[in-house]
Amino acid sequence: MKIALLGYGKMGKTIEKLALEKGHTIVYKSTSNSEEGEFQEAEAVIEFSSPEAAVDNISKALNAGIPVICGTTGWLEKYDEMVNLCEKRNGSFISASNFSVGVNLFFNINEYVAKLMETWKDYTVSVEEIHHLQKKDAPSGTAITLAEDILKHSEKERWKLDASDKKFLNITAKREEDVKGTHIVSYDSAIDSISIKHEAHSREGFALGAILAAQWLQNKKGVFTMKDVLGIKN
Ligand SMILES: NC(=O)c1ccc[n+]([C@@H]2O[C@H](COP(=O)([O-])OP(=O)(O)OC[C@H]3O[C@@H](n4cnc5c(N)ncnc54)[C@H](O)[C@@H]3O)[C@@H](O)[C@H]2O)c1
Ligand SMILES: O=C(O)C1=N[C@H](C(=O)O)CCC1
Repeated sequence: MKIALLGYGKMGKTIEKLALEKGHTIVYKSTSNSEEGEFQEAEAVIEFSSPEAAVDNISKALNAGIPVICGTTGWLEKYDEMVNLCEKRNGSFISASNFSVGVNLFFNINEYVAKLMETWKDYTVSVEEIHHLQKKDAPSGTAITLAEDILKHSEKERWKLDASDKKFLNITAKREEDVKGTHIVSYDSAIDSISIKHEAHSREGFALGAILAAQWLQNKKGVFTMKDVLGIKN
């Protein structure tokens, strides 16, 4: 597969290393705005840039008719716009807050636990995420996905960063040196605590998932999720 990497930072470099090992070719890489047509020969655009850059990059790739795999977080208020553009262009698009297989399994575990805990009102649910010091967005995209899945089975109004009011689902975001990505969902009562945790040991899981998604998306049209790629059912 001929891959264009829009965003060539920690993730772009990890994807490049693993993609080359798997026999793919990197035909283009960028660390700033690209011009229309610059990555035209690519069979897949893998986009891991910044919250400010993602929409422009995705739009350029969809307008160029190239399948897009987007891992950038922090831009989701424009997600529907990108879905509409994909449909208009008859394109191919996958965006995921987290591409690792482990986290996508964790998403299902989280939803299962949320359903189970729905009737046990003595427990208060909360989400904690820990990432490296360079991370631009908070809370993480993964924490937002976890929170939205919990909210489907909760009376809480919505999630909120550092919420003290019980009507909100509290998310705590911590920044520590070199943490690749840790997510903990906790249910606390006066008597005890139950928690589930996912901890990434490296960025390879995210990168392998993005490459897998790019391969899976070849010759498909439409907007898909990582659950489609992995064949995970709710
Ligand atoms: N979905 C996932 O599985 C997953 C996993 C890890 C990181 N991420 C997300 O991916 C994004 C990138 O993470 P990172 O750790 O590689 O960040 P990073 O800061 O190391 O790299 C980002 C790169 O994007 C470049 N960039 C900025 N503007 C650009 C533009 N207009 N076009 C192309 N490149 C541009 C920067 O120069 C930098 O090289 C973040 O939003 C992060 O939250 C998602
Ligand atoms: O390093 C990051 O930045 C990560 N971002 C994603 C998120 O916001 O959830 C996935 C984990 C790593």
